[in-house]
Amino acid sequence: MVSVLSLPSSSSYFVHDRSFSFSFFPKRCCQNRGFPGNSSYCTIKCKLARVVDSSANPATLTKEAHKYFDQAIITVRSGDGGHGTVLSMPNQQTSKSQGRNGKEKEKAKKKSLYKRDFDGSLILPMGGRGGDVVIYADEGKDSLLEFHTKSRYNAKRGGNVDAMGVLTSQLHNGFAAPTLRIPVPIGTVVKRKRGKLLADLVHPGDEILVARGGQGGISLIDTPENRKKKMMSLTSNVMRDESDKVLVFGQPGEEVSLELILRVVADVGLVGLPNAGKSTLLAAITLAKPDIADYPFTTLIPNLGRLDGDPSLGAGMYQSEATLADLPGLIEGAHLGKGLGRNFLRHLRRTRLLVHVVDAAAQNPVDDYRTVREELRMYNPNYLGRPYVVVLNKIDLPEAKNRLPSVTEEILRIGTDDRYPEQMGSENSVQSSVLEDDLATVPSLEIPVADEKDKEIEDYPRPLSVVGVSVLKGINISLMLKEIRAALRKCRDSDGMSMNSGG
Ligand SMILES: Nc1nc2c(ncn2[C@@H]2O[C@H](COP(=O)(O)OP(=O)(O)OP(=O)(O)O)[C@@H](O)[C@H]2O)c(=O)[nH]1
Repeated sequence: MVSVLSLPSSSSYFVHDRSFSFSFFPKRCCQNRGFPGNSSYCTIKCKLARVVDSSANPATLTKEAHKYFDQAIITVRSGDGGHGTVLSMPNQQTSKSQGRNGKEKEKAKKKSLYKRDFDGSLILPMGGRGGDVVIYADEGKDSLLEFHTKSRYNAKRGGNVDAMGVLTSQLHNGFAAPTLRIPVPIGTVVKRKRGKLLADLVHPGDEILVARGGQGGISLIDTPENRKKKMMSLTSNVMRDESDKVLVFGQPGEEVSLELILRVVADVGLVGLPNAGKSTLLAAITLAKPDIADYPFTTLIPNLGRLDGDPSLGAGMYQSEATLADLPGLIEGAHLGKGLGRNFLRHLRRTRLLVHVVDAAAQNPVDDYRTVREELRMYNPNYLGRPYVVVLNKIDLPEAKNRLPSVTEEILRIGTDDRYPEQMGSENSVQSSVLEDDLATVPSLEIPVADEKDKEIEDYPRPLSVVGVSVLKGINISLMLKEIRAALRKCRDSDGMSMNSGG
């Protein structure tokens, strides 16, 4: 960009930024050059330097990972096609004079057997295809942070036809460039930047072709005028006029800007106020090793852990049963962006069961529970329709233990006996709710929430169970696991039912 500034000519100016280039004509110089120099102002032209985007700074990324881990914009470019070439027919005399005895003649004859199509026309080599760009879900990835440090991905171009300008039987196509495969975490939604949804990569290995490589150029035969007629009957690829040369160049690859949005994929979402003990719970029942500390917001990005199968179901069923996600603590106003904001609330969308973790030793555990329910309702009332279990934590502390019966009773009173409206977390409802606010462009996926906004938390179903535990001291862990597994089984049973009834 070029800006024009007017400055008093008597002053001295220092330009510290090396990216500035400017021309400065003092008053006398202006007059010598025939410029209207009677003005006491001179014109400085300077190029403005591009402002460096501090968000791409790796130091900022590490410090504020929670702002960047689940959303990124990248630009990908598929490879250009390799070029074909313009070939001339070899000099027949040379090949005739090659061998004197029969064997050599035979060899020369074989060499002159060019590749031909079924109709006898010559098959000429093509430039290699440019590399495609594919984005795929990889179990080894857990965040989109790396796409903030590297946001541009280019696939390789296809190889050119490697020829010395003469047609021989040994000519090959240019090499096809490999597909550029970009791994992203499971649960990544791929969209065109400010555009339509391309894919929701929910399962390991799910992939989407986001940019197709350019086609390679074709090769042409350059024929001398006197032989043109004969050649025309031989091949359809004979060059006829200058504009055909365009076909020799490979097609350019395509460039697209994409938005990647990560939605954690988990069967169970742990929710609660900061410090309630969610990370401790995750560490107690899975092999996950989340950060645990006695201050709020230790969890900055969701931690995932896998829950082993239910041993009571026999050896066949004793395998990994469900994934749990420990989400950063919610506070009052989280749906408006307070605390770590509303970004985290969207990670609940793929869960089928919620576990409310409440610090039973806190000043008012029932109020804390209500606060979290209210935040969920304000963000997305559908969340209150999901089956849930309440875990009253820290009952190793006397203040929690003493009030356990009364708190349990109070919590069980909040809500109705209705069936869970979300069909106990059916696959379809979870899948569709994943995308609702990102995919405003896909009307069929929108969920009608207008009526839900008028409801209170009392108008939604009660918890499936309330259980008092101490995840730190290992009190009642097996009882809690039993309740979580029973709730998960109910979700699965109703998935089966809804699938059967849906045909
Ligand atoms: N006494 C007692 N302390 C516990 C128990 N469970 C967790 N804590 C303590 O509570 C504090 C907070 O635990 P975390 O697991 O980090 O809590 P969190 O809910 O994940 O917190 P955020 O990351 O802020 O959302 C830690 O000091 C834990 O040791 C428990 O059963 N009893």
